[in-house]
Amino acid sequence: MRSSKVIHVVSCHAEGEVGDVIVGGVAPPPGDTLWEQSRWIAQDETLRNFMLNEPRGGVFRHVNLLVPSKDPRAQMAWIIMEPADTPPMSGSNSLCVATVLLDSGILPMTEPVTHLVLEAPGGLVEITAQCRDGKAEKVEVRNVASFADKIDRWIEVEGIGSLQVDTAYGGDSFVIADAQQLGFSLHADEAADLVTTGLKITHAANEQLGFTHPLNPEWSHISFCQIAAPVSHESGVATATNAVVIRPGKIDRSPCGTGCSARMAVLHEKGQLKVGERFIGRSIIGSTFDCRIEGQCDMEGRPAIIPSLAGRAWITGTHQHLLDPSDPWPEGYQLSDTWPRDLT
Ligand SMILES: O=C(O)[C@H]1NCC[C@@H]1O
Repeated sequence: MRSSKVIHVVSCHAEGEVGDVIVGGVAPPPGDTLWEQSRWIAQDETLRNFMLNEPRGGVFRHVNLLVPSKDPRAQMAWIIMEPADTPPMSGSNSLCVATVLLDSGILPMTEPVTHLVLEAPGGLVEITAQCRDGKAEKVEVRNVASFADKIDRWIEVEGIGSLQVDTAYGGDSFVIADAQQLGFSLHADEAADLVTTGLKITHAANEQLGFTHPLNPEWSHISFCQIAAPVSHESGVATATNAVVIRPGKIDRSPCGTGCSARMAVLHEKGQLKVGERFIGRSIIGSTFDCRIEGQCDMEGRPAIIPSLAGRAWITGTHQHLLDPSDPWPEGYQLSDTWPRDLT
């Protein structure tokens, strides 16, 4: 056996969504800030292609690269690689990273509760992990500032017609559409149709509404479409199922932490969820994130919230990815039979 690289991975999923973690074998990329380092990974593409493309990856996969933190308040930083983007923040991936850091002993675990500060490219997040017998059983993430952008706006969507949507940021950027209006009940057997519809809505929202983060103009597109069921109340707690469509074409198996944060920002803006109130997000496979509006802040003159999300993650294995120097596809390949063509 021979290899020109050895990338050590602890594989993980959070409430159903894969979030593998590179724990060794990759040097930190250049950049003065974590955001700059994440832009380097996005533009260079070598690591993204090696890890995400076939034959090592697939469109279902997200990969997180651990790097030393730039901010002295954080114990560790990480760069998130998703199939279409290298985003500022991710809920399910932050749960996987915190779980791998604690369960594999990279950072010390204190039972029954471990507190961490982690640095995502989009900002610091505070972790509170409930730990027992060497396992982080439930992880809460205090997310970056989240805000509603455009409320109750009409867009024209190919094959659908006029559709009323909201846009919001919850660590990543969303267009949020009503599942009932679109005729979806958000059952797992609708997954393929949800993807087709969600990609069209994301495409239309990017063309007709757009998005630019007020503090980071480099994040200037809408990443995801969240097809969201109306809020109901279970034992007095606001609850809603969602299907978040991830480009180039898959559904988040988790309830999507950045999506729940964006939804809470919209609900807060509409006066339907107050500071201190809980929101339970449910995914298409029935997994849940227990979320809350922790506080309010100001985002360049517009109201924003500080959301939290809590869920569970499990390590599924370890892997060492190798590259034989004679392999003619060092960056792998994507084919549209399993890797949909991106409409946006
Ligand atoms: O939980 C989240 O925020 C994410 N899950 C996969 C795509 C999003 O980043």
